[in-house]
Amino acid sequence: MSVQLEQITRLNPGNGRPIVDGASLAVADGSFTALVGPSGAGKTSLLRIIAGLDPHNSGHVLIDGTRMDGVGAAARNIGFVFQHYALFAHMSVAANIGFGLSIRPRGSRPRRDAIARRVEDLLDLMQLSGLGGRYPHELSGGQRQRVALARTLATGPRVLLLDEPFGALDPLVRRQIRSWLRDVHEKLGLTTILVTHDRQEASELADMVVLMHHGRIVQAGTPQALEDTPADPFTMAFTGDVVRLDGRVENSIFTPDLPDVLPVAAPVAAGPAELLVRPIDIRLRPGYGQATATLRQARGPLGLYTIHLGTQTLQVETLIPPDAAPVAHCALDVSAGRLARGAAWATVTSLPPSGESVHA
Ligand SMILES: Nc1ncnc2c1ncn2[C@@H]1O[C@H](COP(=O)(O)OP(=O)(O)OP(=O)(O)O)[C@@H](O)[C@H]1O
Repeated sequence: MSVQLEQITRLNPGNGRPIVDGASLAVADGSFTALVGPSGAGKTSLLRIIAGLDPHNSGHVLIDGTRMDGVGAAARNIGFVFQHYALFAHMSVAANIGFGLSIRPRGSRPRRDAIARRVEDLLDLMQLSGLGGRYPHELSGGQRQRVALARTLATGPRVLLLDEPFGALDPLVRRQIRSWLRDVHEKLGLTTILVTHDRQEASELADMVVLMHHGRIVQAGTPQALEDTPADPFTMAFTGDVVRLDGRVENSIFTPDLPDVLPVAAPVAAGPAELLVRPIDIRLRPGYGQATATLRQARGPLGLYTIHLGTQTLQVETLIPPDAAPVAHCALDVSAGRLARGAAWATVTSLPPSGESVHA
């Protein structure tokens, strides 16, 4: 099922400030979306509005093109798993998973053997076969969260909302669950929206990453699009590592304050500015300056360098230039960066080579 948000706003009932602020989004049927952003950005609030668990002040939620105005949570056919999702401690794993089906009203409740079959199928899908008779306290954290997911999926929701469900698990278990989760999503033909703090998790799992900040959706796109063409400095810093360089623009040329960083052409008005560049995009230019770059560790074509620029030191993982490790008397080329100058956010370009070394 597709999920569409039209200008959703929810105000904090206490102080009237927006918790979610004019959020519009189109989530395609069968897609996997990751909702990311700093703490307090409004991610959980947005999920709860989609699920119908919290009200909103204006805008509309549409599921499969139908407005959900006045449609309660139970009628939306949406599954929701939270980080701290409590299983019933006194019930077996199988009883926990089958619970949602067993409490259905008589007319729509499946027969006992049908519930048992459904539970077995889900145990299989969750790679929990043989554990139906155990109790929650006899399971690991990762197994418990898979039971929680199975319990949510038992009633056959088409949209699955996951709010950091694996946040409390150790990184190794999280990585294992990641590939398995995408698999479950595909097999069941779900439309999944996952809140995560883990950048890697978002880009590995999701078709679309949605970045929220101060209740607003700042940018939505493929993981690659957010990394390669961030909409603003906040998005650039949130979606990957960045090196920030202060400097000044004069005559459309940005000159960094640090020595031995090559100036770049910048199509913005004169004044102070900040250049953001991904470390991986920094290039070492031997012979163009007085910086020294010491190779600490090599990993294939990449090297972890300690770079001394005047009194400053940078740790940067970037491409190893041919025949140049360690590199003395070099400059840094940051022409793959982006420039923030007040409200302007511009790409920069290399200046034409002068034919001679700049600082040599
Ligand atoms: N029912 C509520 N009443 C008042 N304020 C609320 C309510 N729910 C959330 N907020 C506030 O709204 C803001 C957004 O909260 P929300 O939990 O949605 O953010 P989040 O992005 O999910 O954060 P985190 O990553 O820490 O879970 C926070 O400042 C929070 O305190």
